[in-house]
Amino acid sequence: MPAVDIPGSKSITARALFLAAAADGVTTLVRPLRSDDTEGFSEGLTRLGYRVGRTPDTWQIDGRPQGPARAEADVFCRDGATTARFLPTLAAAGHGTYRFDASPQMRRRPLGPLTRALRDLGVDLRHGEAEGHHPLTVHAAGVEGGEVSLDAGQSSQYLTALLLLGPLTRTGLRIRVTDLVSAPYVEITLAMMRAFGVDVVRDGTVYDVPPGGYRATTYAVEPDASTASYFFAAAAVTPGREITVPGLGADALQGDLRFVEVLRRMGAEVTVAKDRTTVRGTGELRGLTVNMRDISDTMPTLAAIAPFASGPVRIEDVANARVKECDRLEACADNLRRLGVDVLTGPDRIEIRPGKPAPGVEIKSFGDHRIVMSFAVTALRTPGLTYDDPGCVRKTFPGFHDAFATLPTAG
Ligand SMILES: O=C(O)C1=C[C@@H](OP(=O)(O)O)[C@@H](O)[C@H](O)C1
Ligand SMILES: C=C(OP(=O)(O)O)C(=O)O
Repeated sequence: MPAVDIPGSKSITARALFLAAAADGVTTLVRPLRSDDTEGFSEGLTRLGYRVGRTPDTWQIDGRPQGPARAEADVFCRDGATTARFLPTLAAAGHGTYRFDASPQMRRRPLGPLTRALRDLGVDLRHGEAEGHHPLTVHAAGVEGGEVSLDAGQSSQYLTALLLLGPLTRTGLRIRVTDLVSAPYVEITLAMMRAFGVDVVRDGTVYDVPPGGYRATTYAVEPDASTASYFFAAAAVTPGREITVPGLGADALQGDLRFVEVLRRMGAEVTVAKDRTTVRGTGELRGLTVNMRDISDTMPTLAAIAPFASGPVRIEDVANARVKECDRLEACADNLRRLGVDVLTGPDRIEIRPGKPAPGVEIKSFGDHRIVMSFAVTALRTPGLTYDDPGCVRKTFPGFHDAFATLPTAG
């Protein structure tokens, strides 16, 4: 049973860093993700004055329930939306002046609903250029708490940021959510808050977060389920190839593991055990219509293998894929067209027709790690594909190309 070692989850590492920084005591993270996004998060914490000690396999964070040690700091959030949305929220609970900026693409990505909610809670937060975008400055003086309404229809990260903030407020938070995308990421947040000692009470779309802070702990980070999607897809497009990912099974926190259910519907053989998942290519890959609102990070993975399906692949309800590292609907369509594949996009959907991708094409990355990693799966059955920026995988998996070059062969 050929096993693939997948690096830690970006989402879990980012949350764990926030929780550890805010907790009372010293937290040890076991097997955190080491990539540009999480290095950026950790660097941001250091700039704010938190102590992050590192060995290759563990990170140790000295928690500061009172907030950042520095009274003033400049933080560059790179290209990571978790960093760009969670760190200003963490800083708001402290006391000082904290300036945040980010990459050109992260400056374009929205965060207005989050910054509006923070202002509604009394936080003095000012945008440096465009309203609702980086750069921004937080003049922090702690957060009292109270009730706030939030539209998380473009990003669940707004809700995660406010949930994480809740226990750091003086009286707790009640968050009324009017719309929500990527809902399984909120489940990760709630489960991890529980691991750090906080129980959120949810009644439909209303979340009650108690005050009282977090407790430090030792936390083991799961392998990244979005990263695993490229390896599962690689099995699904190759008859007889079997790939097992240990550490991601029925108990996993990450919704993106549900991508294997899409592969199962298409014809792959899928086994989800308690602590591992196996996908085996059967030679059959059917077209389908699938709603990916909950798991849109795996939309490019599916789009990239869709030409090999025996019928059309229709991916629906993924409007927010347009506000990620690039406009992923158009980036997938552009590359599929370069490969000579028939594709249509709508405001929130993409439809791909079966076809044999042309060899020798250069894939345009649009600066997006997921575009490169997704079309690496297409390349398994399409000779001579190259990338204009193969290195952009560093955002979540710097070692991707080496790992993918040593995939288990069909057995
Ligand atoms: O909370 C998180 O860790 C994430 C939530 C999702 O974003 P949206 O909620 O913006 O869709 C996902 O795409 C992103 O990669 C990570
Ligand atoms: C959308 C992504 O990242 P983020 O929103 O955290 O920058 C991603 O990793 O696919």
